[in-house]
Amino acid sequence: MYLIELLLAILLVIATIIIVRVYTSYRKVSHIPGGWQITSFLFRIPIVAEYVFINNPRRILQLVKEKSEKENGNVVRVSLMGRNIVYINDKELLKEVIVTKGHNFPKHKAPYEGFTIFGENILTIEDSADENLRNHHKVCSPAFTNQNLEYLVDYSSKSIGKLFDRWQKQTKEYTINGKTVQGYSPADIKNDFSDLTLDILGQVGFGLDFDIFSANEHSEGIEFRKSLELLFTTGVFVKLYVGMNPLLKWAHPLAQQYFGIDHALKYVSSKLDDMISVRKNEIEHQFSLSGEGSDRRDLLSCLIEANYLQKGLLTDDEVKSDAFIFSLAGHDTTSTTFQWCCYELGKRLDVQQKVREEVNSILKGRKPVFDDFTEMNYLNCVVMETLRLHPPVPAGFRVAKKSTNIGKYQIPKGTIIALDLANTNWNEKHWEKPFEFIPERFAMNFDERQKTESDFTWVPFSMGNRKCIGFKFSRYELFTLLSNMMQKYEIITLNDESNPKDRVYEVPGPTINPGNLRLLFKEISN
Ligand code: HEM
Repeated sequence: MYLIELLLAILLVIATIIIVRVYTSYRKVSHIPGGWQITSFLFRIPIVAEYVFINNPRRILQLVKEKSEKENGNVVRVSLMGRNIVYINDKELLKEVIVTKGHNFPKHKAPYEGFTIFGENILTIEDSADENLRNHHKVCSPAFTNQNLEYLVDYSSKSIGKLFDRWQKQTKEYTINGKTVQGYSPADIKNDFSDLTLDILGQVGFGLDFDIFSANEHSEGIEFRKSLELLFTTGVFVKLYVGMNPLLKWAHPLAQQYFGIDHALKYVSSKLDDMISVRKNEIEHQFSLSGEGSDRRDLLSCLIEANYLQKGLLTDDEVKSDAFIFSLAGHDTTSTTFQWCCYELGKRLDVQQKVREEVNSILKGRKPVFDDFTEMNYLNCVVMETLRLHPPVPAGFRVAKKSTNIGKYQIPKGTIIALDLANTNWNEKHWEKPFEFIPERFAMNFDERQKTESDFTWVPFSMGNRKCIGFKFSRYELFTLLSNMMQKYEIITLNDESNPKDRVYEVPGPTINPGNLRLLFKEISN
């Protein structure tokens, strides 16, 4: 009996401490409109909730409408267990957090820590003024020169050609609006596009053939790719939920073993070590012979070469971690965007026809090349509108290093700031009819569009000195994939969205994918 009373007393003390902690934390930000934890499923579990920041932007939008609309709707607070996140979706406030008062808002460690599988890297360094971040940028930036983008454009055309070959073998007859057409409807478009961007990543990222479109099931490329995929998905989540959770940390090695992450980690790590060492030797040899670098144009070789030229600013481990981040950040985002783009074009055949006419008038049947990018005005408007309406990365996270005013609100030290990229892209103050797909809202002129890309209203790649380093890479990749697609297939979205059961929906996750998407790729007869 005495024991039960003692236990109850202990529980009461713990509950009181938690309540006091939560209340004290909430009091500091109660002047900011908002509400309690609103995200779904796992996120309601208190221990887990603290470490989860992958939010559903539609839920945030709902909260903005409910709680913050009369206050202008620029800022909304979400209070977790003892922590507060303030979401901002307005261009002026974003500028304050990212630029003018950026020194007070380093990246918030927790949500990025899952990406430190191979150690700290360009994405995860917190302080933007950190000398080390500058070193990462100096070494990584040369991987995104025009020469490399030319290589990307050429290879992306080859890669989508391989996907088309695969589809062609499975071409069938379909009946659309009473007419019989030849085409292909993938069972899971996510898989097909993921194969496509991974194939491009293998070659352009690592100079490796991942053998995705060949029948060789047991090649080295396949093993490397499968291990990478495991690390991208399960590996990141296990690190985030188990490895970083103070209560579950002890189980991290077990979880890694259980999911095969330790094996994948060792494999990718030793493969990257080998590649780095071989290429370093190659580059040193080449320089000693000719004073010039190697002909390899993949991102990894470019990183190694830039690091060699800059006298080893980064360690081999840092180069390895950056290469891993490029592959992680650069493949799912682009594949997701391409899915959304096809979805929108498949619903709007008039828009699609306009893109096709532009592509045909510029390319006249040939493959796209690097220089075509700036000529393809309408195609680029379509890509920009896709990224505005369906930003694959909905938010970035910062933390207030000290108490700072943002707009009219005082943000206490320790508050997490979410750069609400999705809701900035959907902000009615920035965009008319923000939830409609209207590519014409972007200027048909390259320079004018560039102005929009830098005015903080269109932010799918974030902004400032932590803006996505791969933004040009993905834009050139998407331009190449789409112009090839327009020459070969007409896209038809098969979902009947008047039927709620057949609607395409957003699947929240590290990137926001379309769920239940059914597309038909109808062959264009010449
Ligand atoms: C449609 C495609 C893409 C989108 C929408 C996208 C979006 C973003 C966003 C929003 C950020 C900022 C994240 C934050 O602050 O938390 C970011 C950062 C980053 N992205 Fe991308 N990305 C894309 C493609 C790529 C590609 C192709 C690469 C590399 C090949 C890449 C590499 C990176 C890296 C290294 C960072 C960290 C930069 C830093 O913190 O300084 N991304 N990306």
